[in-house]
Amino acid sequence: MDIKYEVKTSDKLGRYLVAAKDIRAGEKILAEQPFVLGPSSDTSLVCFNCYLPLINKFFVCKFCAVAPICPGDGCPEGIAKWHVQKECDFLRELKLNINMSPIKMVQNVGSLLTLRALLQRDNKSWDNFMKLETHLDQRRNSSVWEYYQSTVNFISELKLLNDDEDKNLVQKVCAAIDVNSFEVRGPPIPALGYAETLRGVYLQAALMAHHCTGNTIISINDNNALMCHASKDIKKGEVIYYNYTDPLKGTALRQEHLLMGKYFQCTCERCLDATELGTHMSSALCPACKTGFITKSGEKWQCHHCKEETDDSVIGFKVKCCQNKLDVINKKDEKELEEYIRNVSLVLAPNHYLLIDAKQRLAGVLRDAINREPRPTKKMMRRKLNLCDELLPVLEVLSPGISRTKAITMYELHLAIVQLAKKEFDSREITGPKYLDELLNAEKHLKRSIEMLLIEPGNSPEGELCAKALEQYRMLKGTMATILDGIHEEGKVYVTEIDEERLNDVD
Ligand SMILES: C[S@@+](CC[C@H](N)C(=O)[O-])C[C@H]1O[C@@H](n2cnc3c(N)ncnc32)[C@H](O)[C@@H]1O
Repeated sequence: MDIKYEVKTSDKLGRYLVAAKDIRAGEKILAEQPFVLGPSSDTSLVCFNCYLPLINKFFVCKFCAVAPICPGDGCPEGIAKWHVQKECDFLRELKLNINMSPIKMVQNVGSLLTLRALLQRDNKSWDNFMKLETHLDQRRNSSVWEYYQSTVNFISELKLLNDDEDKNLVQKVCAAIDVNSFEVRGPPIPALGYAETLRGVYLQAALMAHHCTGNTIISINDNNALMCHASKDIKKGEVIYYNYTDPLKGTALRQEHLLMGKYFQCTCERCLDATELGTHMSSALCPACKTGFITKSGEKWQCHHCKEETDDSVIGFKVKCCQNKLDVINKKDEKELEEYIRNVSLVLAPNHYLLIDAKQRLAGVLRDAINREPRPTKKMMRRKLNLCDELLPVLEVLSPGISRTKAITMYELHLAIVQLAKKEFDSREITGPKYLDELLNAEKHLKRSIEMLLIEPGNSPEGELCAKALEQYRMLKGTMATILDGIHEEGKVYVTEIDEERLNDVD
């Protein structure tokens, strides 16, 4: 087998993966099935078999008479089923021995994943699961320990564990899940489209260390198999990193997430750089000179331009106000988002994570409006185009190489360019060659987007976008060929205005 990585250990990272050979961007590094998968601890009620939400009513598995499952015709065909024989047998025994009721199980659905993990104690991979980092000592006596006490109590009622088993085993399993699991999209809810978020533990992928820009991209298909690809070239011996956090959050928020959930302080280049690799994602505008960006150092913020210092409390308060405002505005409303961006741009740096968040949402609102309205305006298209143009350089720095968000943004950028150019051409604002020029530009973004989306599983939303992008590409080529024919027929000298090399691409 072609093993691309090896496991190493260090005092700082614990176990981690390094490249056993040179790996190219886009190359698959590993693929695996989950050791255990289930709803998160704060889940609402879901079907034990297929993870669709059970909203108004549910049936009970007719074999064990305990597990809540989909009502009516049962779980839809074609999606993975997870109420396996072993679990069904275990629950049936409980029904017979302690008269376990379905309601008890419903009340403890947040403990299902832990129960599923504990039912795997005879699995050959159990020891590897138990070797995962848990940070149990840091969790002991903390609020999270307290939080999982209800799971400990529930499991002890099931008489699943022997007296001689580690009395903290349940807490340890909860910790192993918290520290090592990946978010998994549940099956799409018919008519609503969105899905529950599940958690899955993948024993090899869990060993990847964290880095805030990472060098891999993870995708999980609807059979819940995980695939890890290199997002950029990785040289033999280099650490294979996965970004545990949201790259579009500022350093303070990413650090808080890592410290609270993964119990370590990240010391990557981005975290150590107050400008966040020059993006100024957490910077504010200097209240003194109003042009420079100020970044935090200790308890003070200093302007990179006029060197003026401002107290942390002053900037902290401003950022909090901007955050609070974003929390309450209607994020589906174009005008409210525009007003927010206008006002907050007077206080924070243009790429501050709050502005990036608002700009991404606005681009989405405009996309929906352009698709929905019979006569979308050029102003809307231009605004969407500018927003994508603004977002891309930031994404390029924060998620170098292959990135899902970048692929989607490039797809949207291409669409805005095509739609705007068509409208301008139809209203004779631009000539045929200029139109062709715009389409060639759009094609460049579309091609790059497709290259990145090709690694996505076909049945995921991103895989579906990839299929749509390929169809767009085919149509774009057709349009470009037609325009070129028109230009040739008119016998105009236009062609000479266009870069010869790019024209060759058209055929
Ligand atoms: C998902 S586990 C990774 C596997 C783990 N190293 C092991 O041996 O089981 C996450 C844990 O690895 C360690 N870790 C990962 N990335 C790190 C980093 N960049 N700096 C410090 N510790 C890190 C932390 O202990 C973290 O809680």
